[in-house]
Amino acid sequence: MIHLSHIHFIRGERHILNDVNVHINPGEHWVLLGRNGSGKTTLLEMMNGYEFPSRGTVDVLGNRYGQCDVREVRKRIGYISQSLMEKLNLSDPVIEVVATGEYAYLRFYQEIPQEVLDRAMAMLERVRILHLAHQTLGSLSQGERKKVMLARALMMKPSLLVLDEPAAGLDLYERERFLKDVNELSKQDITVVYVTHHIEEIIPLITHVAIIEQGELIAAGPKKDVLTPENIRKAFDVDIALEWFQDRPWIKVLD
Ligand SMILES: Nc1ncnc2c1ncn2[C@@H]1O[C@H](COP(=O)(O)OP(=O)(O)OP(=O)(O)O)[C@@H](O)[C@H]1O
Repeated sequence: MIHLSHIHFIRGERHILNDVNVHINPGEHWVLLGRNGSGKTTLLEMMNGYEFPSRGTVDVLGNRYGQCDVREVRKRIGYISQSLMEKLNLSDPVIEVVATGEYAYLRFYQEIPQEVLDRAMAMLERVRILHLAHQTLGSLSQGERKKVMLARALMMKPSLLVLDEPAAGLDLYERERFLKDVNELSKQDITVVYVTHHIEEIIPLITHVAIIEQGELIAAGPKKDVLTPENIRKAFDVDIALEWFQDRPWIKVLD
């Protein structure tokens, strides 16, 4: 499904990624966990073909980057990131913002086909914000905007959904509502790759975790094997105790 093999990413004097290996198989859903600046977004950009490694190979959905048309592969990848959010127009109605996901456009300059609008409405219903369809994007709360992004990404029926810190800036209520919608993706044939700094965002949907620190993988594999206090201390330099509750990890910071 996704194979990042012996990835090095060097810019100037800096070795930003150092021999990173991540192999994501069908049916798995991964979290990439790590501190600010550890290299998580750079890895996502490689999965999307926006960055290329200095050394190593990237295979996504059966295509080796450098030997395929990346734009065709991207049509099968939904991407939710703050930088995409910033490109959307706050004065556009929510229904149009979602409908643009069908073509990966940022805006429509012609009439939107009725069948596309109908699908956009169905996506809004799925994330429980159908009642907001005709409001402008700018009038929505941060949590509602994240749901719009999710509905938009699902429009093109992606095989892979990449989420870069989607819950950043959400309060507890909004975060949990958003995570509930992400968790329901388990009912669909979509592989999820989710980047975060926050261990409590590792919802039951997630099967595997990769922890990255200063461009190197500390651990990667099934979540319960990887999320140990030792690995978390290595990544975040904080001593913690970890408890599983309702298939989610919760941490307590120790003195
Ligand atoms: N094209 C580039 N040229 C130079 N430096 C880069 C480039 N891309 C990333 N970096 C640097 O590599 C490091 C890793 O960046 P990256 O955005 O991948 O980290 P991150 O783990 O996603 O961080 P955060 O959690 O803060 O978003 C950062 O120090 C960043 O400045």
